[in-house]
Amino acid sequence: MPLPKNQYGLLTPDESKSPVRGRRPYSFATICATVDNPAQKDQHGSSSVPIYQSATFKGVGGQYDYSRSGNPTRSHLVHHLAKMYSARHAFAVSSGMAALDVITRLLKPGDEVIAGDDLYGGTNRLLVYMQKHTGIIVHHVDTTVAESIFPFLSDKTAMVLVETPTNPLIKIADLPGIIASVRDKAHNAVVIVDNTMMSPYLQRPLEMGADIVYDSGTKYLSGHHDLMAGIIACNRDDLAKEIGFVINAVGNALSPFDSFLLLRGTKTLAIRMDRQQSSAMAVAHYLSRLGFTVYYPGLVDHPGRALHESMASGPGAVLSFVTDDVALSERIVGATRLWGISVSFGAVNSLISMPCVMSHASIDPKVRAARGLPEDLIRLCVGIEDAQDLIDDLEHALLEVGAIILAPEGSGAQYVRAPAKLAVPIDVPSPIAEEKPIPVPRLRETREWFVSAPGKVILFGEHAVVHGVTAVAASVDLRCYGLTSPRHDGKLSLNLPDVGPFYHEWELETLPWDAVTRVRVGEVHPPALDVRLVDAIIARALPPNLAQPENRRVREAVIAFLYLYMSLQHGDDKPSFHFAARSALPVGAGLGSSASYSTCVATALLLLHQRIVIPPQPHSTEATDNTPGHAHVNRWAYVAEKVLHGTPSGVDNAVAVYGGALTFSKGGFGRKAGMEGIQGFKSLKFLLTDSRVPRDTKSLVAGVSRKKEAEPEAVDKILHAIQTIADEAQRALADPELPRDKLLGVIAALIDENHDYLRKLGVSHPVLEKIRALTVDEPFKLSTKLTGAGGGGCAVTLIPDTLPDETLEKLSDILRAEGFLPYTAAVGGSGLGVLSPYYEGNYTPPDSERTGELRKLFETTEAQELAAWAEGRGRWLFV
Ligand SMILES: Nc1ncnc2c1ncn2[C@@H]1O[C@H](COP(=O)(O)OP(=O)(O)OP(=O)(O)O)[C@@H](O)[C@H]1O
Ligand SMILES: C[C@@](O)(CCO)CC(=O)[O-]
Repeated sequence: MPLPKNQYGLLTPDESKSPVRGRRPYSFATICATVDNPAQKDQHGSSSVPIYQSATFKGVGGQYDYSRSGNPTRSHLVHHLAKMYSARHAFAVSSGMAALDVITRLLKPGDEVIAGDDLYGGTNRLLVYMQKHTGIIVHHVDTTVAESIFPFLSDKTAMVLVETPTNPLIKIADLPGIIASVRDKAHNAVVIVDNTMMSPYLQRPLEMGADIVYDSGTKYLSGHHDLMAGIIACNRDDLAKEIGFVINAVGNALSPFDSFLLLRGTKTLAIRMDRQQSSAMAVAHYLSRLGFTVYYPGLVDHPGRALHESMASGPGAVLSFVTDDVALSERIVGATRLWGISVSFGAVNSLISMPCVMSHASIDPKVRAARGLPEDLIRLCVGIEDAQDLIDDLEHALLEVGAIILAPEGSGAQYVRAPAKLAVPIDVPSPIAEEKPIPVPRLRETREWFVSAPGKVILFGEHAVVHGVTAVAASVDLRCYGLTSPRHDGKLSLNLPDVGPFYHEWELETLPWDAVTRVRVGEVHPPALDVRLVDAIIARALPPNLAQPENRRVREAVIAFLYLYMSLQHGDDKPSFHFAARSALPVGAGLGSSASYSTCVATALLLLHQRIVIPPQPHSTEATDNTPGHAHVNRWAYVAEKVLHGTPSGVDNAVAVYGGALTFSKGGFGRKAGMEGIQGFKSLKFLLTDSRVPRDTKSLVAGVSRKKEAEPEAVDKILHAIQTIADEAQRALADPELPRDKLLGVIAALIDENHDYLRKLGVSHPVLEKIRALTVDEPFKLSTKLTGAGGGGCAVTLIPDTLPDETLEKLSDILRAEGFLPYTAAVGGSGLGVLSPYYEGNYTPPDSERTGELRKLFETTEAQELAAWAEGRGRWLFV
């Protein structure tokens, strides 16, 4: 018999006493927010229920004697919960599983239990244990198909355990239907409902006739993931008596402090749930529009939607979706930043998880498969953050791992789900014959493009970052520049004065096109380099003199350029143009010259192949439409870095593209893949000292990998230690309370420590030790470490604010006298820049008499003058 709603709700003023009109009963949100127990008034009238943090109570015959049996804070809580659940009795225990444990103690050997087949993993684990140890019999059925329980209903059935919506497949069970058939066919059975997914705000099964409802209070009721609790609610006095007995006997009632916290959480349940639910709806629509199969009862195509709406007042805030690829799902989960990877749900923070490897891992994989639980399922538990931020973060992750791609032009959508074959790394290039480039009608690009990108200084985590440790890095105000000039003779030419001299022209048709696997518009480059193309470029496109070892720098720069040019080519047009790169950065010195070169090449080629556009923004110097474009550039700069570096971590190109200061991780050491901006970095002052000892990053990185293979334990220890250093640095930089002198002290100490570990990794060099020794000496007492790949290259010294200019000058003189090249560098400036093509006079009009003028000046200006000269060319759009 359904009970009237809110039987135990707040008293509503008596209609007859109202001079005007009667008042309607208070709604749920009001009940949540109003903790009021007329039978238990506080002696001081406190507005918040106090914590009676006492195990015992004095006196004889009082209401309380021992907190296991009763506690005033807990009494307030359960009184409040009873109102929320429309229940005569409510109990609070130490966790949701403790609640189920209490309930299952009502069972006797031989009793039969019917339970759902898409249950929370912990519920399943307890039932398996009980089957073994207490002799109960469990039948798992699909409770979302009401008829499936009929064959198992009999007088031996003691319990029917239902969850709706199910977790994580979000299937819907017909509670009133199940209750009616249990009443009809299993007279001794009680119907138990796990209501955690909905909370009493959205669904109150006791009102539908269920016997017992339990809830993990850890989830929505508490809402903040700062406590564990389980709630049991029922109307039957006999059941309540037994439940109360068990709780007292086993001693798992909720502690006073947790009762207080939970009571506090319940007050905001309605408002939290409203927000979480509306954001969940937005996320579900977003994923569904992209083409993913989404499980959420708020979507019109959810098969159980009407049934759910008949029982509950909202779809909740948990949804799941599949990608059809376990590895891809894992990458998506790892690539989000705002969504915390965690089991559980219901908190104000959004969470993402893969149930099969997390919350449901305790279910045997075979059983999971038999129950139709997809291994690639991703569960999203939506919190109260801004919905658009959540969607943006998800979108970044989906793009980053290649789960979505740019939608075809004219489709009206920005992105669509990537075809299945794109979602897996393609190691074997597909045969040319299968290539069907999308013909994109376009005019030939005849503009000159002038682009630039900064170098970087790594403060913590170089080398270790390649193996998954977090790096802390920032841009430096030394840049690489790239200029494209149109040609009309079917040729491609390249000029690299700073690593050459090198100039070469190719007849476009003679490039090894038969070896290329083009990356179509909207697709992403597979994780591995196309070795066939690299080999073909080396064998058939490089001028013979580049084979000589002393031309290594040029050779790699040319291969990277041709590799990108050919992979990006699409449609019928092969743009004919000249490209020149200039560096104001020392090349091969650890300041990320390869990443800034890669970024310039990627940007220029993406513009020429018309894969990114610079929208007209006459009043802004910020390239506001930068997010997808810059992510695109970053991905291709990373491809070029792979040609130059072998196995780059991606930190250098990330800094070159996005600029500023950031932490970067590929994922590992308990940290998620991704990057995060650091605010406080820009105020730090550094001295960079170029040792002028040349080295190359590729072989140094390879050396560390060899060491890791040879001495895995020792290197692993070092990597862990460097991760701790990066974490401490990140914490210190983000701490607004930390006084400036303390911050500099922490950073200085971490610099020394990090250098020590780099030395142990074998990437220091006597010149770097010498620079360190000179800077640490009296009167300087400064902290210095190698930066970048080491083995020569640059050292970075932290300059405290208090160091007088004369002292710094003195140090610079000493370093210069030793043959080193010191310079102070501003850090944290702009990333990728493009000279705006939209300003009159800034730009060479195509094929005008000025053509060639810019190119000539660009290629001949002195490296030290480049920055000022480039600045004077017009208005730069920066990230
Ligand atoms: N201006 C440029 N023109 C052509 N190629 C360049 C230019 N700048 C850098 N490169 C390419 O990048 C390579 C330098 O990369 P390397 O990784 O060894 O040094 P780095 O990037 O300066 O240092 P680190 O990677 O330690 O920060 C050069 O060998 C060359 O192939
Ligand atoms: C040595 C290294 O960590 C930094 C090079 O600037 C390599 C990389 O991260 O790719």
